Amino acid sequence: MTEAAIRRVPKVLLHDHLDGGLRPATIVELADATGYTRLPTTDVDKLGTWFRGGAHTGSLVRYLETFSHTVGVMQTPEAVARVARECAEDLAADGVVYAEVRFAPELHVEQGMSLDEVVEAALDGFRAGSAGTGLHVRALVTAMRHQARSLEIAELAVRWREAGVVGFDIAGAEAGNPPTRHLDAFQYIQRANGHFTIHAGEAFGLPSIWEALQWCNADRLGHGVRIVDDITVDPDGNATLGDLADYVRDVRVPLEMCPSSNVHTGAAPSIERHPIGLLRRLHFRVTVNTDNRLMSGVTLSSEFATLVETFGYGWSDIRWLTVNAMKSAFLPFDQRLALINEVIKPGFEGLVP
Ligand SMILES: O=c1[nH]cnc2c1ncn2[C@@H]1O[C@H](CO)[C@@H](O)[C@H]1O
Ligand SMILES: [Zn+2]
Repeated sequence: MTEAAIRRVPKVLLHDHLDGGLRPATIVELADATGYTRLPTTDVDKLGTWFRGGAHTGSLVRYLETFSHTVGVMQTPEAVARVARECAEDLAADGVVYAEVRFAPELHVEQGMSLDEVVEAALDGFRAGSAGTGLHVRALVTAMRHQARSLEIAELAVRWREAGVVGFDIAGAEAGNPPTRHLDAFQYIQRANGHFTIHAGEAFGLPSIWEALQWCNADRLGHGVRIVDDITVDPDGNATLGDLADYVRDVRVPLEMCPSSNVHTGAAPSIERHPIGLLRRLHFRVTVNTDNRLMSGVTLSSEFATLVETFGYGWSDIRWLTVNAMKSAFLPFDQRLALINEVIKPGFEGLVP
């Protein structure tokens, strides 16, 4: 089960940030083209290393600081469309067959783009990059949790839903910015019969997960790793779940887990001790994701290869995780089913008994 072999099976990605997945060479070229002068270096290799080094700090707040440069070069429709096109190309080359890629439109308006223009440019890029490949891409629009534009961004998500936006999210520094600050935005999405996920239980614990689910009614959790704080495991390996952990497992709340990113932001101490091991064993609705391919230096295939190495996962585990992700996608039911039966299951034929 090499990384190259994993690249060839169909995979599904639910949690990937557009502004966390740029090619270093593109950042340098866009900085030049758009007059952005604040890059730490214009040497492509050194820049890639700088992003990974800056991200692996054990602090979400410091991890997020590196985004000022990627967002800094994504301030024109051409730049956003190019990054989105390359994102789709890179995911297709990695064997991803369905992806939901997220970005925060409010971060891309510094040079006068409107929120709608940002979304339009990203969707154009996704379409161009996925054309002729086996990849289907949809967008999630994110509101920044420390800002106050979430209702406006929720309205934007609904306005663009026929064109490829399938959901809404909040991201950014979690501590001090609880999900209930944005309750009106989540209620707006619900009244419009839309879908949303919330970054919760990454840098802050159970109260954040509880609010995301029981006050805001999130369809999925971004990360959700701290749900393990509500699970006790005795020396024989028997697990006892608290009420919230029971709820998350019982109603099959999808967990968008991003193992490497969690180690880099300090949400998990190491891959070996990452909660995904326990949560997968207890049959939570676990999915595997990249979060930020640039900052964490990963692809979806490399992330699976890491899990194979660390937890001894086999093809049946990868297929289970992939089917979990497809079931949890914000795509209409008939399209999810078609991808599972016509693309994912046949793609694992001969590998899984
Ligand atoms: O792991 C994460 N936790 C919280 N916020 C994040 C994470 N990764 C990226 N972003 C934030 O989401 C914005 C829109 O894509 C990024 O600009 C970054 O600030
Ligand atoms: Zn994220």
